[in-house]
Amino acid sequence: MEKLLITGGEQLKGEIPVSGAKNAALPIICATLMVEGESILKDIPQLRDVYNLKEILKSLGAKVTFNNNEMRVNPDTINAFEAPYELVRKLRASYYILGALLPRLGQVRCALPGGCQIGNRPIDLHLKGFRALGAEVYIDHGIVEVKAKKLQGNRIYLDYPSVGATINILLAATLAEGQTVIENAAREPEIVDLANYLNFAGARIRGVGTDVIKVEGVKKLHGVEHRIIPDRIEAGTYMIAAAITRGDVFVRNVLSEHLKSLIAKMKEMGVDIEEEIEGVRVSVNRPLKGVDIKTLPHPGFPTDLQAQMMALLTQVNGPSLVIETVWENRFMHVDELKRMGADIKLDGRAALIKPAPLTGAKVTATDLRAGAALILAGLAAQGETEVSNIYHIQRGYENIEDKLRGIGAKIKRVSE
Ligand SMILES: CC(=O)N[C@H]1[C@@H](OP(=O)(O)OP(=O)(O)OC[C@H]2O[C@@H](n3ccc(=O)[nH]c3=O)[C@H](O)[C@@H]2O)O[C@H](CO)[C@@H](O)[C@@H]1O
Ligand SMILES: C=C(OP(=O)(O)O)C(=O)O
Repeated sequence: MEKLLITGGEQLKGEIPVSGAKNAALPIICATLMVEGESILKDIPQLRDVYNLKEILKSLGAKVTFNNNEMRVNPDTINAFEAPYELVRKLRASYYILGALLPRLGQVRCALPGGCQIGNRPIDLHLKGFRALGAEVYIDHGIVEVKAKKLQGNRIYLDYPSVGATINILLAATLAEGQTVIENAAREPEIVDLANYLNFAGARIRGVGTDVIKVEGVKKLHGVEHRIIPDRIEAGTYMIAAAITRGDVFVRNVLSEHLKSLIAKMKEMGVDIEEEIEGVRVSVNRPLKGVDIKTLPHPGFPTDLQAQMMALLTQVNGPSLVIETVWENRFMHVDELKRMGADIKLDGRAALIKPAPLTGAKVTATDLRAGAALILAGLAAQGETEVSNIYHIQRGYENIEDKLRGIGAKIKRVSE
């Protein structure tokens, strides 16, 4: 088992690059299964989730290569309609093969997926969408089976703007007959990136990025080349790393329009942020103050940055209140931050954070972003922090320790 050792107290300075977005790459890799011929995807991050998804595609019979952040997929040789449980349980996004393969094969089976244990993660809205398009859905012994002789477009209202449900329905609707309208759709930038890929490939999708998505079904798609958008959550994590160490860092390859809510909150705290075309410069030139945060679907404050922001809020002047509205169990980092000296009180979905000095400790990454928060806390803590269970972090951050070392962090990966 590997762990990370961090010696805190270094002010981070310099430039740090951001990789392609995990949560855009994963659905787009699945969408390549819908096209005829080869797709070439650029800026695919080298992550555990991506490697596992690549194996799922290969197990279905697709031809896949992945070198130097470029993935090539040719699905013309697909000869299976069921993804293996052992791989599916390792990542959330594996269930996008349902929406991608249903119109192509008329039948697809997939185990209930894995992903971070941050709450009860139902898929009722995905299934409601498939049924509305005319599919039959069965769940038996933990396997979801979706069948349809023909998919027919429909009007689908999502009770919650679920990212995953919006994506799965969008995928299936792209090759359905007639028009589909998804109302109360999620507006995350990763969905826009997916729709851009599909539209280049011949789909007819309008309205992505708003809460009403309209899809005119097409008969077939063709392989194209596509570059994945930068990972806004990785970028936000490095922006917070700059602030928590009172550093001065240029975070390269950032679309700052994807991070408006984080930038507004960091500015409210007193952090200096300059938005440039290639990225954002983050520096701290005055004492920082506490702020209140409520996580919400995009364009609200992202739940995937809540844990990292909480680490920063332990290191400012004055109290802060964080309310998590998206996931009911996304405060697992709190106990670990407390081991490091943080003063945090939890009440249901609210966390009250008061400033307190952090000291290095042995802590466990309970999920992906909790792990990132512990690295950030370690960078600001006095002494050495040891983060275990780092496989969670490797699901979502490409070369995080090399990148942080590049801006002066004392961090290394060691085997236990
Ligand atoms: C691979 C990926 O992109 N993961 C992201 C995606 O997860 P994911 O797509 O799983 O998140 P959703 O937007 O679907 O879930 C948000 C909320 O909707 C609920 N819900 C969801 C589906 C459903 O059928 N029924 C239902 O009730 C969930 O329990 C949760 O409370 O968006 C989340 C919210 O921004 C992020 O934290 C995850 O990083
Ligand atoms: C929760 C996350 O991922 P997943 O949905 O893949 O578990 C995340 O990226 O923060």
